[in-house]
Amino acid sequence: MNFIQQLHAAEQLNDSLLCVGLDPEPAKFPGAWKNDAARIYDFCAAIVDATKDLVIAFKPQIAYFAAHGAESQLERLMAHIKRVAPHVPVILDAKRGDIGSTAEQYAREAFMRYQADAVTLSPFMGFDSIEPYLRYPDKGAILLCRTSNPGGSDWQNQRLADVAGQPRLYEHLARLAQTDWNKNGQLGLVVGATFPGEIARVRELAPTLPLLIPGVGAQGGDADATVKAGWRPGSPIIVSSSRAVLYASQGEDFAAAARRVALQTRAQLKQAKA
Ligand SMILES: O=C(O)c1cc(=O)[nH]c(=O)n1[C@@H]1O[C@H](COP(=O)(O)O)[C@@H](O)[C@H]1O
Repeated sequence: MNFIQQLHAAEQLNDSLLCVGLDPEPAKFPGAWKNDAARIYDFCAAIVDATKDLVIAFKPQIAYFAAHGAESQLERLMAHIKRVAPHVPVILDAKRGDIGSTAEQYAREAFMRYQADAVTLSPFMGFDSIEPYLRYPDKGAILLCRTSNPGGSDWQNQRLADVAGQPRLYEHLARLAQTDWNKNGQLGLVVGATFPGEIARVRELAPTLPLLIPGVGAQGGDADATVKAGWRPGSPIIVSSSRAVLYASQGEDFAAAARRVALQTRAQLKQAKA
Protein backbone atom coordinates (compact mmCIF):
# COMPACT_ATOMS: atom_id res chain seq x y z
CA MET A 1 0.00 0.00 0.00
CA ASN A 2 1.31 3.46 -0.77
CA PHE A 3 0.90 6.46 1.55
CA ILE A 4 -2.30 7.71 -0.07
CA GLN A 5 -3.89 4.25 0.13
CA GLN A 6 -2.78 3.95 3.77
CA LEU A 7 -4.48 7.24 4.56
CA HIS A 8 -7.75 6.16 2.96
CA ALA A 9 -7.62 2.84 4.79
CA ALA A 10 -6.89 4.45 8.19
CA GLU A 11 -9.61 7.07 7.68
CA GLN A 12 -12.12 4.26 7.11
CA LEU A 13 -10.88 1.83 9.73
CA ASN A 14 -10.56 4.34 12.59
CA ASP A 15 -13.37 6.54 11.23
CA SER A 16 -11.12 9.52 11.86
CA LEU A 17 -9.54 12.66 10.40
CA LEU A 18 -7.47 13.23 13.55
CA CYS A 19 -3.69 12.98 13.57
CA VAL A 20 -1.93 12.96 16.92
CA GLY A 21 1.30 14.95 16.78
CA LEU A 22 4.11 13.49 18.89
CA ASP A 23 6.04 16.50 20.23
CA PRO A 24 7.51 15.18 23.48
CA GLU A 25 8.69 17.80 26.00
CA PRO A 26 10.28 16.18 29.08
CA ALA A 27 9.49 19.31 31.15
CA LYS A 28 5.79 18.44 30.74
CA PHE A 29 6.06 14.72 31.53
CA PRO A 30 4.12 13.37 34.53
CA GLY A 31 5.42 12.49 37.99
CA ALA A 32 8.84 10.82 38.16
CA TRP A 33 9.27 11.13 34.35
CA LYS A 34 9.35 14.95 34.53
CA ASN A 35 12.53 16.37 32.94
CA ASP A 36 13.78 12.86 32.12
CA ALA A 37 14.63 12.73 28.40
CA ALA A 38 15.28 8.99 28.70
CA ARG A 39 11.48 8.64 29.03
CA ILE A 40 10.66 10.15 25.63
CA TYR A 41 10.01 6.74 24.14
CA ASP A 42 7.89 5.58 27.08
CA PHE A 43 5.81 8.75 27.03
CA CYS A 44 5.16 8.65 23.28
CA ALA A 45 4.51 4.90 23.24
CA ALA A 46 1.88 5.34 25.97
CA ILE A 47 0.18 8.05 23.89
CA VAL A 48 0.28 5.83 20.79
CA ASP A 49 -1.20 2.90 22.71
CA ALA A 50 -3.99 5.11 24.10
CA THR A 51 -4.99 6.66 20.74
CA LYS A 52 -4.07 4.19 17.99
CA ASP A 53 -7.68 3.25 17.24
CA LEU A 54 -8.73 6.93 16.99
CA VAL A 55 -6.37 8.40 14.38
CA ILE A 56 -5.79 8.68 10.66
CA ALA A 57 -2.04 9.19 11.26
CA PHE A 58 0.67 9.88 13.81
CA LYS A 59 3.12 12.76 13.29
CA PRO A 60 6.35 12.74 15.31
CA GLN A 61 8.24 16.05 15.09
CA ILE A 62 11.92 15.23 14.74
CA ALA A 63 13.24 18.30 16.60
CA TYR A 64 11.65 17.17 19.87
CA PHE A 65 13.76 14.00 19.68
CA ALA A 66 16.97 15.39 18.17
CA ALA A 67 17.11 18.26 20.70
CA HIS A 68 17.59 15.67 23.44
CA GLY A 69 19.88 13.33 21.47
CA ALA A 70 16.92 10.94 21.43
CA GLU A 71 17.08 9.77 17.80
CA SER A 72 17.37 6.12 18.88
CA GLN A 73 14.17 6.57 20.91
CA LEU A 74 12.48 7.87 17.75
CA GLU A 75 13.66 4.76 15.87
CA ARG A 76 12.17 2.58 18.62
CA LEU A 77 8.96 4.59 18.58
CA MET A 78 8.57 4.18 14.81
CA ALA A 79 9.09 0.43 15.19
CA HIS A 80 6.56 0.39 18.04
CA ILE A 81 3.91 2.14 15.92
CA LYS A 82 4.50 -0.32 13.06
CA ARG A 83 4.05 -3.17 15.54
CA VAL A 84 0.95 -2.04 17.45
CA ALA A 85 -0.77 0.04 14.74
CA PRO A 86 0.41 -1.24 11.35
CA HIS A 87 -2.70 0.29 9.75
CA VAL A 88 -1.81 3.86 10.85
CA PRO A 89 0.57 5.81 8.56
CA VAL A 90 3.35 7.81 10.21
CA ILE A 91 4.31 11.27 8.94
CA LEU A 92 7.78 12.35 10.02
CA ASP A 93 7.56 16.10 10.55
CA ALA A 94 11.05 17.24 9.53
CA LYS A 95 10.33 20.21 7.20
CA ARG A 96 13.49 19.46 5.24
CA GLY A 97 14.56 21.45 2.18
CA ASP A 98 17.99 21.36 0.52
CA ILE A 99 19.78 20.75 -2.79
CA GLY A 100 19.29 17.37 -4.45
CA SER A 101 22.44 15.63 -3.17
CA THR A 102 21.66 16.57 0.43
CA ALA A 103 17.95 15.87 -0.04
CA GLU A 104 18.93 12.31 -0.98
CA GLN A 105 20.40 11.92 2.52
CA TYR A 106 17.36 13.45 4.22
CA ALA A 107 15.11 11.11 2.21
CA ARG A 108 17.19 8.14 3.30
CA GLU A 109 16.99 9.32 6.91
CA ALA A 110 13.18 9.67 6.81
CA PHE A 111 12.30 6.57 4.83
CA MET A 112 15.11 4.09 5.52
CA ARG A 113 16.37 5.02 9.00
CA TYR A 114 13.03 6.00 10.53
CA GLN A 115 10.72 3.98 8.24
CA ALA A 116 8.32 6.94 7.92
CA ASP A 117 5.45 6.67 5.44
CA ALA A 118 5.62 10.37 4.59
CA VAL A 119 7.71 13.43 5.44
CA THR A 120 7.03 17.17 5.61
CA LEU A 121 9.19 19.33 3.32
CA SER A 122 9.86 23.00 2.74
CA PRO A 123 9.46 23.68 -1.00
CA PHE A 124 11.41 26.97 -0.83
CA MET A 125 14.35 25.56 -2.82
CA GLY A 126 12.18 24.31 -5.67
CA PHE A 127 11.36 21.03 -7.39
CA ASP A 128 14.88 19.58 -7.51
CA SER A 129 14.92 19.71 -3.69
CA ILE A 130 11.70 17.63 -3.62
CA GLU A 131 12.47 15.13 -6.37
CA PRO A 132 14.81 12.81 -4.36
CA TYR A 133 11.91 11.97 -2.00
CA LEU A 134 9.72 10.97 -4.95
CA ARG A 135 12.15 8.18 -5.84
CA TYR A 136 10.53 6.18 -3.02
CA PRO A 137 7.32 5.37 -4.88
CA ASP A 138 5.24 4.29 -1.88
CA LYS A 139 6.15 7.27 0.29
CA GLY A 140 4.43 10.63 0.65
CA ALA A 141 5.97 14.12 0.51
CA ILE A 142 3.91 16.86 2.16
CA LEU A 143 4.91 20.39 1.19
CA LEU A 144 4.52 23.45 3.41
CA CYS A 145 1.98 25.60 1.56
CA ARG A 146 0.08 27.95 3.88
CA THR A 147 1.46 27.36 7.33
CA SER A 148 -0.42 27.91 10.59
CA ASN A 149 1.95 30.52 12.10
CA PRO A 150 1.38 34.28 11.76
CA GLY A 151 4.72 34.76 9.96
CA GLY A 152 3.64 32.41 7.18
CA SER A 153 2.04 35.47 5.60
CA ASP A 154 5.46 37.13 5.17
CA TRP A 155 6.21 34.93 2.14
CA GLN A 156 3.29 32.69 1.37
CA ASN A 157 0.78 35.50 0.80
CA GLN A 158 2.97 37.49 -1.58
CA ARG A 159 1.65 37.81 -5.13
CA LEU A 160 3.74 36.58 -8.06
CA ALA A 161 3.71 39.41 -10.58
CA ASP A 162 5.21 37.32 -13.40
CA VAL A 163 2.65 34.48 -13.26
CA ALA A 164 -0.70 34.85 -15.05
CA GLY A 165 -3.45 36.04 -12.71
CA GLN A 166 -0.88 37.11 -10.10
CA PRO A 167 -1.58 34.25 -7.69
CA ARG A 168 -0.19 34.32 -4.18
CA LEU A 169 2.87 32.13 -3.61
CA TYR A 170 0.89 29.48 -1.71
CA GLU A 171 -1.72 29.37 -4.49
CA HIS A 172 0.99 28.87 -7.12
CA LEU A 173 2.48 26.04 -5.06
CA ALA A 174 -0.92 24.37 -4.58
CA ARG A 175 -1.45 24.38 -8.35
CA LEU A 176 2.05 23.00 -9.07
CA ALA A 177 1.65 20.28 -6.43
CA GLN A 178 -1.65 19.16 -7.95
CA THR A 179 -0.21 19.13 -11.49
CA ASP A 180 3.39 19.34 -12.82
CA TRP A 181 5.23 18.43 -9.61
CA ASN A 182 3.02 15.47 -8.71
CA LYS A 183 4.78 13.02 -11.04
CA ASN A 184 3.76 9.84 -9.21
CA GLY A 185 0.80 11.00 -7.10
CA GLN A 186 2.86 11.25 -3.89
CA LEU A 187 2.41 14.88 -2.89
CA GLY A 188 0.33 16.48 -0.17
CA LEU A 189 0.19 20.02 1.23
CA VAL A 190 0.37 21.60 4.69
CA VAL A 191 -2.28 24.24 5.37
CA GLY A 192 -2.85 25.72 8.83
CA ALA A 193 -6.20 25.29 10.61
CA THR A 194 -5.75 28.90 11.67
CA PHE A 195 -6.60 30.02 8.10
CA PRO A 196 -9.83 28.27 6.99
CA GLY A 197 -10.30 30.69 4.05
CA GLU A 198 -6.94 29.61 2.66
CA ILE A 199 -7.74 25.92 3.29
CA ALA A 200 -10.79 26.36 1.03
CA ARG A 201 -8.66 28.09 -1.62
CA VAL A 202 -6.02 25.33 -1.52
CA ARG A 203 -8.73 22.70 -1.80
CA GLU A 204 -10.06 24.50 -4.89
CA LEU A 205 -6.61 24.50 -6.53
CA ALA A 206 -5.62 21.01 -5.34
CA PRO A 207 -8.90 19.09 -5.30
CA THR A 208 -7.47 15.61 -4.74
CA LEU A 209 -4.32 16.09 -2.65
CA PRO A 210 -4.20 15.06 0.99
CA LEU A 211 -3.99 18.14 3.21
CA LEU A 212 -2.09 18.00 6.50
CA ILE A 213 -3.78 20.60 8.71
CA PRO A 214 -2.07 21.46 12.01
CA GLY A 215 -3.25 24.27 14.28
CA VAL A 216 -6.36 22.93 16.03
CA GLY A 217 -6.02 22.72 19.81
CA ALA A 218 -3.17 24.81 21.23
CA GLN A 219 -3.04 27.24 18.27
CA GLY A 220 -6.78 27.84 18.40
CA GLY A 221 -7.79 26.69 14.89
CA ASP A 222 -11.49 25.92 14.39
CA ALA A 223 -12.06 22.18 13.83
CA ASP A 224 -15.49 22.65 12.28
CA ALA A 225 -14.38 25.35 9.82
CA THR A 226 -11.30 23.28 8.93
CA VAL A 227 -13.32 20.24 7.90
CA LYS A 228 -15.90 22.25 5.99
CA ALA A 229 -13.15 24.06 4.07
CA GLY A 230 -10.89 21.11 3.33
CA TRP A 231 -12.59 17.73 3.49
CA ARG A 232 -14.22 16.25 0.40
CA PRO A 233 -15.20 12.59 -0.03
CA GLY A 234 -12.10 10.82 -1.39
CA SER A 235 -9.79 13.78 -0.66
CA PRO A 236 -8.40 13.20 2.83
CA ILE A 237 -7.48 15.78 5.39
CA ILE A 238 -5.18 14.98 8.29
CA VAL A 239 -6.06 17.31 11.13
CA SER A 240 -3.14 17.34 13.52
CA SER A 241 -3.08 18.25 17.20
CA SER A 242 -0.07 17.84 19.47
CA ARG A 243 0.00 19.72 22.81
CA ALA A 244 -3.77 19.66 23.44
CA VAL A 245 -3.69 15.85 23.32
CA LEU A 246 -0.25 15.09 24.79
CA TYR A 247 -0.58 17.35 27.81
CA ALA A 248 -4.32 17.10 28.47
CA SER A 249 -3.15 16.05 31.92
CA GLN A 250 0.35 16.28 33.33
CA GLY A 251 -0.55 13.73 36.01
CA GLU A 252 -0.26 9.94 36.04
CA ASP A 253 -3.52 9.77 34.07
CA PHE A 254 -1.93 11.50 31.04
CA ALA A 255 -2.62 8.67 28.59
CA ALA A 256 -6.29 8.36 29.60
CA ALA A 257 -6.66 12.14 29.40
CA ALA A 258 -5.03 12.14 25.95
CA ARG A 259 -7.52 9.51 24.84
CA ARG A 260 -10.43 11.61 26.11
CA VAL A 261 -9.29 14.68 24.15
CA ALA A 262 -8.59 12.57 21.06
CA LEU A 263 -12.08 11.09 21.27
CA GLN A 264 -13.65 14.55 21.60
CA THR A 265 -11.65 16.02 18.73
CA ARG A 266 -12.31 13.03 16.47
CA ALA A 267 -16.05 13.35 17.20
CA GLN A 268 -15.97 17.09 16.45
CA LEU A 269 -14.22 16.47 13.12
CA LYS A 270 -16.63 13.70 12.24
CA GLN A 271 -19.66 15.83 13.01
CA ALA A 272 -18.34 18.59 10.76
CA LYS A 273 -18.28 16.20 7.77
CA ALA A 274 -22.07 15.85 7.91
O1 LIG B 1 4.21 20.71 9.43
C1 LIG B 1 3.63 20.81 10.52
O2 LIG B 1 3.25 19.83 11.12
C2 LIG B 1 3.27 22.16 10.99
C3 LIG B 1 2.99 23.09 10.02
C4 LIG B 1 2.39 24.31 10.38
O3 LIG B 1 2.03 25.11 9.52
N1 LIG B 1 2.18 24.57 11.69
C5 LIG B 1 2.51 23.68 12.68
O4 LIG B 1 2.23 23.98 13.85
N2 LIG B 1 3.11 22.50 12.35
C6 LIG B 1 3.55 21.54 13.40
O5 LIG B 1 2.39 21.02 14.04
C7 LIG B 1 2.58 20.91 15.46
C8 LIG B 1 1.59 21.81 16.16
O6 LIG B 1 1.51 21.50 17.50
P1 LIG B 1 0.30 22.00 18.45
O7 LIG B 1 0.14 23.45 18.20
O8 LIG B 1 0.80 21.65 19.79
O9 LIG B 1 -0.91 21.20 18.05
C9 LIG B 1 4.06 21.27 15.69
O10 LIG B 1 4.81 20.06 15.67
C10 LIG B 1 4.44 22.12 14.51
O11 LIG B 1 5.80 21.99 14.17
